[in-house]
Amino acid sequence: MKKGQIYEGIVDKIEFPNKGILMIEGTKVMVKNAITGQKIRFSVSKMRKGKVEGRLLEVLEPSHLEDRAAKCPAFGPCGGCTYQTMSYENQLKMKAEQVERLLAPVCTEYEFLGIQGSPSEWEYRNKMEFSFGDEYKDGPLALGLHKRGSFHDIVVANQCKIVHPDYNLILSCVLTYFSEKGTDFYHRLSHTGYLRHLLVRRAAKTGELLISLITSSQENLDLSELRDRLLGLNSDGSKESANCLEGSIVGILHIVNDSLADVVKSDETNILFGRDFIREELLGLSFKISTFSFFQTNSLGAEVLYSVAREFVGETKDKLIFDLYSGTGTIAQILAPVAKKVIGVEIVEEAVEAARENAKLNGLSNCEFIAGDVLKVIGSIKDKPDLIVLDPPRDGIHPKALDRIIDYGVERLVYISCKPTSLVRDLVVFQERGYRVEKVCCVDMFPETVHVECVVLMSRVEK
Ligand SMILES: C[S@@+](CC[C@H](N)C(=O)[O-])C[C@H]1O[C@@H](n2cnc3c(N)ncnc32)[C@H](O)[C@@H]1O
Repeated sequence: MKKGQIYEGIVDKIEFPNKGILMIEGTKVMVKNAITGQKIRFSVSKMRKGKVEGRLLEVLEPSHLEDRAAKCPAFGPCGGCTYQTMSYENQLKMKAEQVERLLAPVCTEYEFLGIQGSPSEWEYRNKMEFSFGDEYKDGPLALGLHKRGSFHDIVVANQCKIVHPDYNLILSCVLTYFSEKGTDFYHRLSHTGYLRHLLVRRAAKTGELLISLITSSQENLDLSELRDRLLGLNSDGSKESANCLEGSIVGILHIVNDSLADVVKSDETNILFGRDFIREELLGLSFKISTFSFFQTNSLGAEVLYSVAREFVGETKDKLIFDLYSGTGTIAQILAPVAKKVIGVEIVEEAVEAARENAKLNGLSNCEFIAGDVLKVIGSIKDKPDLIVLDPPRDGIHPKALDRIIDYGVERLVYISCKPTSLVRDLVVFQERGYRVEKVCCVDMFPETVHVECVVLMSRVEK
């Protein structure tokens, strides 16, 4: 095989997250975004240390798993969804198999509880971050998601199906407004221009909408007309519903961000209307969510995830629980009513403040939240936990933090993971140091995409 050569073949399987695997002339080849059973044409793009990667050129024949048409007109070019042509049943089966295959070499004799689906397959996201740009070089202003595999090109996402239609009305309103005004977007290479991102949060339970326009400081535009146009989308009960929001806008923010990196952050926030947070409800508790605080992106899915975690945690009466990587303290607050005390540790100060405020709103006095790096903080907590819940970011747990967590020697640990490859790496260490994997349950929080969450119950076997 040589770089640049073109081959055809049938995809054998998909390895997490989106690696289509084929055997070509006895060599294993990985082609991203190819689906099991598809006949594809690809070009060899990388050959290193015996590993061969290919770039998908064309799907010659669809897979038997692709049993329906994609719902979104932007499916394919848009980098958001990968599996819209597979029925949800097939997606769930595939994700469960991927996790089982990853676990097989490292865990034996555990109970695999399969996968629980998202209660809503579509319109499930409570947050979406859209980027300004153009669909092709020097094309008209676009607002949407990055084109698959592209740093620059944007696909207009005004018919996105994994968000509520309210997002699409808001996106179209903002895009039309700035197109009419001829406002330029922020060019990521030259660092010139104004429009950067549009961040929309919509609470599934309350329908509250928070809209944040993120720009550079390179222009000083009066945004009151845009604000009024957006507020005009709020239903007053007299208009045609197709052009009105179902939820209601509770806040419109203008955030200035001059960071050179392509990240959404704030150097300065101006409230153009209302307040700077929405309220969401999960499992009977109420949560205040601001623009930047971490909150599970699928609210109804989060209820499933937390219910599985709560079941795995088991008996908590008179127990001190550590909720490590606690975000806005959702897990801590769900466990607190049935525990002696819960201590959450989270690195983002703003999230910790939100967690404290949310606990107060929910009338919980036995939750404590500590701001800091788990690695540094846990050694300084005087109390010893009876149980630990872990929900680290995608990279998993820092090896030194992992050692300290294991040193507590708690009887039971529940590990929630948003990236099974990191989970598997950490499980090896837990098992080497005296823990046994009892149960694993997957939860699909992101239908149509490559992601899958896992909840793992471990118990201590060596004292
Ligand atoms: C997957 S989220 C989980 C949040 C929360 N458990 C929830 O369900 O909403 C991971 C969290 O870990 C936090 N985090 C990342 N690195 C950390 C560290 N070294 N120490 C403490 N928290 C960290 C992130 O800010 C994020 O809020």
